[in-house]
Amino acid sequence: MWPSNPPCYKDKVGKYAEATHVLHKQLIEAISESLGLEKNYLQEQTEEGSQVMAVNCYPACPEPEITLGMPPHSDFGSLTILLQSSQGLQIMDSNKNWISVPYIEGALIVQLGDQVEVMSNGIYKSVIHRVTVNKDYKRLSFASLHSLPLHKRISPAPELVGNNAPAYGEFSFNDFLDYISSNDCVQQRFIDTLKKSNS
Ligand SMILES: O=C(O)CCC(=O)C(=O)O
Ligand SMILES: [Fe+2]
Repeated sequence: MWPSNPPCYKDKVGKYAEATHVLHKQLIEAISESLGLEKNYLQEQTEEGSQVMAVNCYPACPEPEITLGMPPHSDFGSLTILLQSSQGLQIMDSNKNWISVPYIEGALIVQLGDQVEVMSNGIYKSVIHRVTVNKDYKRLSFASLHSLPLHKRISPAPELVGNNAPAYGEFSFNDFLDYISSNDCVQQRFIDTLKKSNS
C-alpha cells in the first residue's frame, strides 16, 4: 500500500525498503552466527515475515522538558533499521540512564527487538528507547520495522537453552497484538510477561 503523493514516494521509499530488507537479512545472519547458531537459523524464522515502514514526524514543541515524542518502549519485531533527521532518540543503558543517540548524517541505527531477545534466550536484550522533542524544529524518523509472520510461534533457540528451562515462554505476533489492545504497555512491556522467574 503506497500513498499517491508525493509521486516519487513509491519509487524512492520502495528502493529504500528493498535495501533495508537485504540489510536486515545480512544482520540477522551475523547475529545468528554470533550466537553460535547456523547462519540461516534466525533468517529461516523471519523469512515470511513482515516489513513496515513507519514515518514519524515530531513537530517543534514549546515545552520539550515536559513532553516526549514517543514514550519508553522496545520494538516488538526482530530488528528495526532507523534513519533520523536530527538528534532525539534516547536509549536506556544497563543502569537505567537515558543516553542520546548522536545524529550522524546518513547513518542508520539498528535496534534489536523483542523477538531476537526471546530467540536468543536473553543473550541479547531488546533496547528500551524513547524520543525527545525540541523547541526549534520538527524532527523526522524513518523506521523500517521487521517482524516474524503473524501466526508463527516464537521461542528460544533449543541450542541456546540446553538442558535448562527456557528463559521465555513461547508467543506469536497475534499474542502481542492482543496484549497491546488490552494493556497499558508503558507500565509493563509484553516481553516482561514472557520472562520465566528463573531468568
Ligand atoms: O523516532 C525515532 O527515533 C524512533 C521511533 C521509534 O521508536 C519507533 O518507530 O518505534
Ligand atoms: Fe521504537
